[in-house]
Amino acid sequence: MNLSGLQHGFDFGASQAELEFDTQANHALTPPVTWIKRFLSIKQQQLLLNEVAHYPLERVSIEVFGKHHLIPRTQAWFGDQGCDYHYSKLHIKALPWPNILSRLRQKLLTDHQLHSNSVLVNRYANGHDCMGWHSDDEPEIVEGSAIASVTLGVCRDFVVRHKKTHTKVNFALESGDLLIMHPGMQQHWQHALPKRLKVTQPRINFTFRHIIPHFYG
Ligand SMILES: O=C(O)CCC(=O)C(=O)O
Ligand SMILES: [Fe+2]
Repeated sequence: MNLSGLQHGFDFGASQAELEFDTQANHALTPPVTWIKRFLSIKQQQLLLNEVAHYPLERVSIEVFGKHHLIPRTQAWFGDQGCDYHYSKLHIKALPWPNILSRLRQKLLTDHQLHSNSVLVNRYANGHDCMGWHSDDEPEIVEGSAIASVTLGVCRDFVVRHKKTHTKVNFALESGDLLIMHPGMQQHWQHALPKRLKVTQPRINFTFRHIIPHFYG
């Protein structure tokens, strides 16, 4: 597909509704996140969706307790040179930034001072696809950095729970929303994307991360 004619239309406007949550790292009731609804305009969402259609999304196999399982979603990893992805014994080389995705990375930096050098793209084909409870607390993630999550497609519940108090908060993320997970979030909270069996439409999520290049040599 030729995107060149569309690129000029990718004007990034200011975001609208901004919901601030408590950004204190160790607060047990409110997770340290900022939810920015409609961060991307309809046009920006469409450009990104068109580009995603060309991503080499894969359903990789991971090893859990010695058994191999296919993940219940497809994914792709993009990043700067040396910003490879390590996940359950997998070493996935960073693919070079596609055009629209690199513009989105730049918008996160310009609008919200969010530095990133890599992004995990997850595609959930329908409500049977999901992601289990976890924190994004890999050692290669730069200490004190935020993780920026951008969503496209159908609305799905993104649930967070405090590791000690088990306080749960639900975010019904919609197409175009940005959820910034601030420092402290991965240390004190977990998150998940539960199954929603009535959902028949796809959802795509991008988590922009700032990692230490060549961490594993
Ligand atoms: O799809 C989502 O909203 C969550 C993705 C996620 O947690 C991750 O990529 O680590
Ligand atoms: Fe995550």
